[in-house]
Amino acid sequence: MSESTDALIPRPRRVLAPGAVHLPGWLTPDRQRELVTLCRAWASGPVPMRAVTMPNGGVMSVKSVSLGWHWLPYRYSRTADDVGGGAVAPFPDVLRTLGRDAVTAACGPEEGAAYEPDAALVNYYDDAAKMGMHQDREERLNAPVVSLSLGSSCVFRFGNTENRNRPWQDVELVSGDLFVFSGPSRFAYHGVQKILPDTAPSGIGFDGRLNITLRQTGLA
Ligand SMILES: O=C(O)CCC(=O)C(=O)O
Ligand SMILES: [Fe+2]
Repeated sequence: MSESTDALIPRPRRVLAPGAVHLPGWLTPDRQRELVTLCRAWASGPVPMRAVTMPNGGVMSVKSVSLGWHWLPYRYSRTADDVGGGAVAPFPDVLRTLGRDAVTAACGPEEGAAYEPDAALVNYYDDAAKMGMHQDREERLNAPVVSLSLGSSCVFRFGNTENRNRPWQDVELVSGDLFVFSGPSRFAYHGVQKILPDTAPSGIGFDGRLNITLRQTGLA
């Protein structure tokens, strides 16, 4: 969204369902660029970005890299078992602080202070990539999931907690937006329907969309 459109049509904070909070423009442009630079470094190793192969043989269109704990369907590992088996990079302090700030903004200071994210997923979407409806449910706790968007906008589908079907709500997630799944919405189904090409803010420094998802696994 261009800056002028942004100014004309304010996007207020929205609670889509109890515990599902969308905070548009939560990251400043400087913070967005800083995170893009960090994502580039995280994507360069020790574990390379890869498209996950699902148990049915399908290959995801999104490319991803994990920090802290490596996610593969449907479990976490300290080693990148489906990409060479190397050790996963440690969970970065910068994301721990960011996660707490995000949960504080969405849920309040008590939940923010208690948040101990230990797994991050950096997802890269080219203009054709999507993510099917799913739950984030490999975690043993119901601590919030924090989701940050960078680059091109997308149509994000926020569903219900029962199944991948309706009712759902389609929301545009724009560069800098924060979305938090917490409380009764922690295990809601969700997905990315499509990327909206050529919508990234100027100067963001890459094509496509990046999503950073933070989770607290409850694993030791
Ligand atoms: O890209 C997004 O906004 C969602 C990513 C997601 O749901 C996931 O990685 O589990
Ligand atoms: Fe997810």
